[in-house]
Amino acid sequence: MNDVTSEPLPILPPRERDAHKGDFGRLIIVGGSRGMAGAPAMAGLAALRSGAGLLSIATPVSTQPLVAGFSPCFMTIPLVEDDYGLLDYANVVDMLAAREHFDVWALGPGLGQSEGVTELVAQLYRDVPRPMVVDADALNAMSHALQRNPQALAKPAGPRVLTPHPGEFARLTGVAPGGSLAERAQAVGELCRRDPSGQTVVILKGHQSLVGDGNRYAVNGTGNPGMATGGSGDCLTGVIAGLLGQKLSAWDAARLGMHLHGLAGDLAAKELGEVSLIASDLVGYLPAAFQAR
Ligand SMILES: NC(=O)C1=CN([C@@H]2O[C@H](COP(=O)(O)OP(=O)(O)OC[C@H]3O[C@@H](n4cnc5c(N)ncnc54)[C@H](O)[C@@H]3O)[C@@H](O)[C@H]2O)[C@@H](O)CC1
Ligand SMILES: Nc1ncnc2c1ncn2[C@@H]1O[C@H](COP(=O)(O)OP(=O)(O)O)[C@@H](O)[C@H]1O
Ligand SMILES: [Mg+2]
Repeated sequence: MNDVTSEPLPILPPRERDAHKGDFGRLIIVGGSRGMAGAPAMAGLAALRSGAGLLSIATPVSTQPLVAGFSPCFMTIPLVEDDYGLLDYANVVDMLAAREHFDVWALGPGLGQSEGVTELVAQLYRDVPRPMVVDADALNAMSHALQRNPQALAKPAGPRVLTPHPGEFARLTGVAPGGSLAERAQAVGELCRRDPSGQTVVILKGHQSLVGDGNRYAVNGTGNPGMATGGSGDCLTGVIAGLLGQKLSAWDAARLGMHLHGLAGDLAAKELGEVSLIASDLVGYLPAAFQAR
């Protein structure tokens, strides 16, 4: 199977002297819940370090101040929550009203699981006409949505990049973790083809992460087991969203995002001299990973 670099990786164009932040994407991350404020924050830091122009994080009211505290660059949007700090149905209308305002959406990091989350995610997935990264609890929400409506992944209003780890992939597809590269590629292709409009790209994460779009496949050659730590996947979500904001296609943003994310992990491991690292180290090495090698 080809490496993600077999097909030339996209090069981000030089920035015009008169560039402004609107040129590099207005991103929104929908994530966070009580006890999981870090996930959307790590995704947000990774998105900004990947070049995003503007970033808002929509998160339940009780989590909003915690998320905002991670970076002065974060703008935050409060979401109505239920008694457990999880999203309420009430958010669906407001968030759908925002569907034209943001250039790129990323759903799921730390979002938690509830009826309100499933309802919100399923409608945003279907109706937002912009590129969207779907990760973590948004993938779990789509697993629940598929039980009610087997067409929940079909014909979204815009390009989708799904980023399941093997556990989330198993919930979405029933395909257990493990299997050969070819078996995993086949299962990824089948998941992509649940969307006959051909707008869905899937990254199956872990050792030998692979990306597919239903016709093409590629395996990622960067990364290391030091990245097997909470928050690494949240970072990848932010990197891909940041690249989508700079007008890369879903396929190219996925390939370049995987490559750079793993490269940052390799730089961090090398610098720290140890395989195990924490996700905040990984975020710190993203700018270095973006330097032309
Ligand atoms: N600091 C934070 O706020 C963090 C929040 N997180 C959030 O926590 C929520 C739950 O996500 P988690 O992924 O932690 O929990 P999940 O329960 O969704 O997945 C963990 C399970 O998936 C399976 N799995 C994962 N990777 C695998 C692999 N490579 N091979 C085989 N099995 C594998 C294992 O059974 C593992 O126990 C998400 O919303 C996520 O964004 C996590 O990202 C961790 C950090
Ligand atoms: N052994 C490994 N080798 C290379 N990359 C890994 C390894 N383990 C995990 N990763 C990477 O780290 C990230 C883990 O994602 P995920 O499990 O969603 O983390 P979290 O949800 O805790 O942020 C993925 O991008 C995965 O490819
Ligand atoms: Mg994850």
